[in-house]
Amino acid sequence: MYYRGSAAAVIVYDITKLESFQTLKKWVKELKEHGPEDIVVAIAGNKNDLGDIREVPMKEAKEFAESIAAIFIETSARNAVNVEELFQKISKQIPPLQNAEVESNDSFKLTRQPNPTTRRCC
Ligand SMILES: Nc1nc2c(ncn2[C@@H]2O[C@H](COP(=O)(O)OP(=O)(O)OP(=O)(O)O)[C@@H](O)[C@H]2O)c(=O)[nH]1
Repeated sequence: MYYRGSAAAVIVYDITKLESFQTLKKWVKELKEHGPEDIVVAIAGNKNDLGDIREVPMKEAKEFAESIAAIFIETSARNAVNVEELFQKISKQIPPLQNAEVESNDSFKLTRQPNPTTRRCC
């Protein structure tokens, strides 16, 4: 997981694999211990089109997410269900950058190069 300087992290588990949910908890611990303090965490229970072979109850996952103040949503990457909603929820929680942050964000403005024909020789 690469999270240095990240504003948000999406941790995905497979609702049909309990083991993936246990692994997710380890990633959450790692993030809380070493990640940015104000990072927005989103938990996505993927493959919710496979509800008939579900191993992770939605209630359990939702309660866990609430306990760590994370966004929670079940998705289906296969059926494109709730994927956009996931990113919308995240974008609503990321605070807008202050002007000072924008300027000191290792970024630079792209400006037009001076027209070479206007350059004068000394
Ligand atoms: N039914 C269903 N299958 C999915 C969904 N998302 C991914 N898959 C399938 O799950 C398999 C693994 O998908 P990957 O994108 O490789 O995910 P991964 O986390 O790298 O792999 P796994 O740990 O094996 O799940 C592929 O066969 C995908 O088609 C989903 O929402 N629903």
